[in-house]
Amino acid sequence: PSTSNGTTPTPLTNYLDAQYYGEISIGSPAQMFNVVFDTGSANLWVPSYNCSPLYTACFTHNRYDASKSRTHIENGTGFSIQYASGNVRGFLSEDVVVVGGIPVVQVFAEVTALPAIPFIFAKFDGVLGMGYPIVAIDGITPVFDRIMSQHVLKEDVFSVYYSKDPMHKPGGELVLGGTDPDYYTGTFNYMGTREAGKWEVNMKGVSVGEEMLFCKEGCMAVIDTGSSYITGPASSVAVLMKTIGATELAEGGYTVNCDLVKSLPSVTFHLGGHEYSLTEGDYILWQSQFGEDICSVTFRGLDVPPPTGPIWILGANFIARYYTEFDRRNNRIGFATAV
Ligand SMILES: COCCCC[C@@](O)(c1ccccc1-c1ccccc1)[C@@H]1CCCN(C(=O)[C@H]2C[C@@H](N)[C@@H](O)C2)C1
Repeated sequence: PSTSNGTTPTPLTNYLDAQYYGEISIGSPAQMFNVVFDTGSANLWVPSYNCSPLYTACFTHNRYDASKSRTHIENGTGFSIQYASGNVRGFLSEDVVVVGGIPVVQVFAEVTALPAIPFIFAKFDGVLGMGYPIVAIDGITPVFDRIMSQHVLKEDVFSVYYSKDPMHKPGGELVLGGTDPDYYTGTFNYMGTREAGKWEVNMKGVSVGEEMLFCKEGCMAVIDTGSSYITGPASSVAVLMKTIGATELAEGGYTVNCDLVKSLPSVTFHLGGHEYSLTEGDYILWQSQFGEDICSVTFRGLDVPPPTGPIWILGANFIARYYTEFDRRNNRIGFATAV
């Protein structure tokens, strides 16, 4: 449905509640790509047609072919971006990118080195960073900034809906320029971003059940649409897992006995004077594998070194419960209860 503010919402696909991505096009004629809209980074990259055959992950994804686009503009500057999983390298190109029906001439990276781990597991092709310009590699103006400077949006905001029920609803939706009342109830509660330039807010504490256990003196929380789960300082998450009776798996994940799930406490994040609770339905991923039920906990320990850390990262499982509006005009984030 096209909204009144001149943009069309981008439907998102939900893969196992762990990967949410939507379609954009690059080039003329349009070359289609699935990208994660990631508030934790600010660059756009897709695999390149010139990706070295050494990188299997390039060949299981859509690749941008500059020679097939009549609006391609040569650049060639080197590019490398670092994620928690390792880095991704390539070179810069410029072309027409269409997001939510809005065309922009955009500098982006053609990736020629895409590590098999974790990208062979990616159902999407690339990443479209929705972060602030200050975090953009090579000082490239991010896509959303280019869209804002066209003055086509009713408001300089974007909103994200992540569904947990893809059987009955789309996997999610990105709206540029507003919000979609179909996917939230009640009003938005807003909080200022801690420093203009990052989608992060001050958090006043994290409680389990009725007891405030973590971040008692306050800490930082990043609202990150590009993270699947919630991460917190490893020591805090370890205590949290012990409190709910979870056991740690080899690769850092946690599971609980499925019989105990219904009695698990809620975990509450105190943000901007309001409490945002997750119940076991929000933070337990119940999967049946080979006839047996595995109940994994969608919290992970992650120690981000100072000065950025220690920090909590609220990812897809939080956003699935709280519809999120990212407001660049007022440097604030708004939450409403998702439906
Ligand atoms: C909601 O959809 C989430 C998409 C999945 C993200 C992810 O789970 C993933 C899984 C499989 C294959 C590739 C990637 C992936 C890897 C890098 C970039 C984008 C996606 C990431 C795994 C590594 C840690 N992590 C981040 O650092 C993320 C943190 C975030 N801000 C990004 O910048 C990188 C999340």
